[in-house]
Amino acid sequence: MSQRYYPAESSSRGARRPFGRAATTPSTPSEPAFSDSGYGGSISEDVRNFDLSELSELNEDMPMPPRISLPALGADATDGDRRQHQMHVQQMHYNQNRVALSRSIYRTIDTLEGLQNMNQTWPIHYPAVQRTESSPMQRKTSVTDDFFTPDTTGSPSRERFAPPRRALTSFDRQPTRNSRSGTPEPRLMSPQISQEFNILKLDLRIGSLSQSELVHSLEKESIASLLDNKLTQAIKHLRSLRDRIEDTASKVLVTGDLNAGKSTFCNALLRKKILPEDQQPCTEIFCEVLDCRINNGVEEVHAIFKGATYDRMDERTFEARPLKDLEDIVIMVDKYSQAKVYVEDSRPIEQSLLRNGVVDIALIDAPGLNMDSVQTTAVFARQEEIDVVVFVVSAENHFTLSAKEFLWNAANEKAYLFIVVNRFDNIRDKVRCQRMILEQIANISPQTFNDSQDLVHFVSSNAVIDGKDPDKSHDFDNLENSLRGFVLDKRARSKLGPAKSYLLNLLQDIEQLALINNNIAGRELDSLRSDLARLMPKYDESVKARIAVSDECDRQIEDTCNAVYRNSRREISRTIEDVDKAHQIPWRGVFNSFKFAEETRRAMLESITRAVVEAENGARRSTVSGVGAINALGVLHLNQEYVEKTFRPDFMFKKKRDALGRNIKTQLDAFDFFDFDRQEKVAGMSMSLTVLSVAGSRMFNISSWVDGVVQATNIVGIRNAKRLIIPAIIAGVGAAAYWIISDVQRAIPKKLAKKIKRELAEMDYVHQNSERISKEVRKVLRFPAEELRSGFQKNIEGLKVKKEEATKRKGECEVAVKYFGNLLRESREHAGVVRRYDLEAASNH
Ligand SMILES: Nc1nc2c(ncn2[C@@H]2O[C@H](COP(=O)(O)OP(=O)(O)OP(=O)(O)O)[C@@H](O)[C@H]2O)c(=O)[nH]1
Repeated sequence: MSQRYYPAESSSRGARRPFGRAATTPSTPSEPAFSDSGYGGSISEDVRNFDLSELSELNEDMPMPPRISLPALGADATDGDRRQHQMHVQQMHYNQNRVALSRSIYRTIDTLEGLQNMNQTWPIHYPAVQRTESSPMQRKTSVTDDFFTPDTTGSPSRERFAPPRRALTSFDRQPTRNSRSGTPEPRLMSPQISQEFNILKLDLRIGSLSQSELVHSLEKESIASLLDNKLTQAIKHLRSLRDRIEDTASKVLVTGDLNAGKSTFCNALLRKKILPEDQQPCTEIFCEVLDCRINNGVEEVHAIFKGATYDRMDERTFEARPLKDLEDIVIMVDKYSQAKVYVEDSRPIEQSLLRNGVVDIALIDAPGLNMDSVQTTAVFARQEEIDVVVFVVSAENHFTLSAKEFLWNAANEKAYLFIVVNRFDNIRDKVRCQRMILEQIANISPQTFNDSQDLVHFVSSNAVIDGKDPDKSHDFDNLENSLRGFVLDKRARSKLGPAKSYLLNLLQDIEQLALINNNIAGRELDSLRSDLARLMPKYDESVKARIAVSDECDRQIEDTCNAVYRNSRREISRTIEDVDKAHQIPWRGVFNSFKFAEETRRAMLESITRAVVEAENGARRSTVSGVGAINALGVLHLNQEYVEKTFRPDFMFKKKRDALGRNIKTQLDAFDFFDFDRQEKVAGMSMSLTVLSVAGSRMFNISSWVDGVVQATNIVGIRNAKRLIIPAIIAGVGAAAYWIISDVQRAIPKKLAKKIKRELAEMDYVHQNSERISKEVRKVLRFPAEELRSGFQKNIEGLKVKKEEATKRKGECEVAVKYFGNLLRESREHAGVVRRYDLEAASNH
């Protein structure tokens, strides 16, 4: 009857297509109904081909694709028609939600990848947040609060940072597992899901440091890198959620004590003896029963080799064997890890469990629980693909220790738990048995006990296939309907619920990150702008000041050196000029005249040296004040950045003066004792003195002596000459000797001074020394001047670097402000869209 709405073939395909496409895309009969991923045939391709530009439509207040209404049922519709109709409506809503969630997942992955890229260029700030014990959905503000002050502009970037709060999902409003009030939906609040409320929370617990302490002790880059890992994990998780919601299959794990009748129960559900049943425990590996259409319609067993990852297309991973071999396979625990059992369920789709036209159910028959297998089965039950756990317990044995342990764990971890009390036919006092078992269930899983009407069933599985006892079959039909409803009705929430809540929490985290980073980037941008406004004129001023100060230094050096040169020259010249007056050597008679001459010479040179030293001292004083003036300029313009070097004036003029002094080689000679120039002036033109003068001047030269005599004879006549010559000679010699001797004391200083002056003039002594002194001064003054210049240079370069860095950072902040502002808007709006996905509607129809 239901074929009126969904022809058998297209209905199953319709279940795997995004809503709306099934109606527009004609299905091809030859198209494989299932992909290799088991049930496959998902909407993944359609969603992957989804054009991102379509996202704009999600921004509208229309979270779901337009709904298609099914034609109303006629008055002649049977119960079966109505049930089938209801299932199709559920499936339709389920598909709408599934497609919408898939789109949201892709959109969020895109957002996270963008965030990762941003994190590379602008390391994302991570808030040091802690949750309060009392309110796990609220984050506490902490040290980052100071970034946020009341906004007067109203711009999103200046929003006051409110304590981050988690989005209110439909689950948020539910009471906790142990809560007694409100509509209980505790099975959806598994610890794993609630942990995911902190999706982007970094695990920073190291040693005794708290998270907020660590956030501050870690480098921004380290946080960014940790966050990057977290984003990668979130993207990975989103992809697995997407795979999960796109998987149309639902897996039911059937487990329980050894020999409780699990295999018999599975066979009863299939209405076929597929799995081996035995008095002895026999199932030792997990057997998954699937519709054989997945396996191209071939009924067979794929015994998966131990350690291999099953791939239906790769025969190296399994051994294909006929169904009849299953009996042997289930005990070959050393060779096989699992068996995939492909069977034909030829019942009409409203009766079939594996192929019911709405959802594809796979039954997994687990090995019986014992102390060894309880952990393995618990791990298996935790797998994401397991939507429902059916626990089979023997009415005769009740719950063993292993059973209780498993149920305690499963009740905590699994969303849906279904308990089948089997072998009820063997119980005589059925009421007492029911009461006792329900009491035990109340202790083990209060939630299952609360819903025991739907979740706990007392049946006899072995009576179902032969159908001899209609009462027992009826009980089993009830169980089957409950189980089917349980799987189908709750599937939206079991599959889509986690994706929705994960998305909401993730979007909430993204929103918080966007808000915080938008604020921080905005504040940083403001501060950079004011930094730049301060830096620019400071930089220009510094450049100008450097030129002015450099000129000032040059002028200072030049003035000081010129003054030093002039002063030195004046000082030394004056001393040399008066050098003959400088000596104070006492005259100790003609016989000590040589010693007198020597001491006089030394005294004269010493007085010149003293003058040079005096000039140097004057230069030192000028240098000290020059250095002081330059240092003052440095302190004035560079403040702390200018470091004054200690100046030691006594270190100046150490070497060159001595070298120059050694160059004065003034030596004594005989002429230094006589001043003939003066004798000529005093004696006039008298003959005798002339003769004496001539004779005196030539007295050390014999040929000149003879010439002098001949000359004198010519003048006075030979006769007179003969008479006068002797006394004249005697008188002349005497006078000359007397004069010479009496003039030595005066002649020596005069001659020496003259000689020294001449020598110094030849050496250009005055200029040389003045030049040397002023050069030394220039050299000394250049040092602080260079220091000052390099200080300025450093200062300017520092300002330039700061300016460039601030400009670059400003650009980055502008990008960040825009990016996080958009991200904030987008994540809020997207969270609103996701929040409006009404998963409840799918199950309430
Ligand atoms: N009387 C009665 N016997 C049952 C019922 N269900 C199963 N049995 C029998 O119980 C025995 C064990 O059944 P199985 O289905 O092999 O039990 P199992 O839990 O799969 O066993 P293992 O997987 O080996 O632990 C078989 O002989 C079944 O015929 C039932 O409802 N009533």
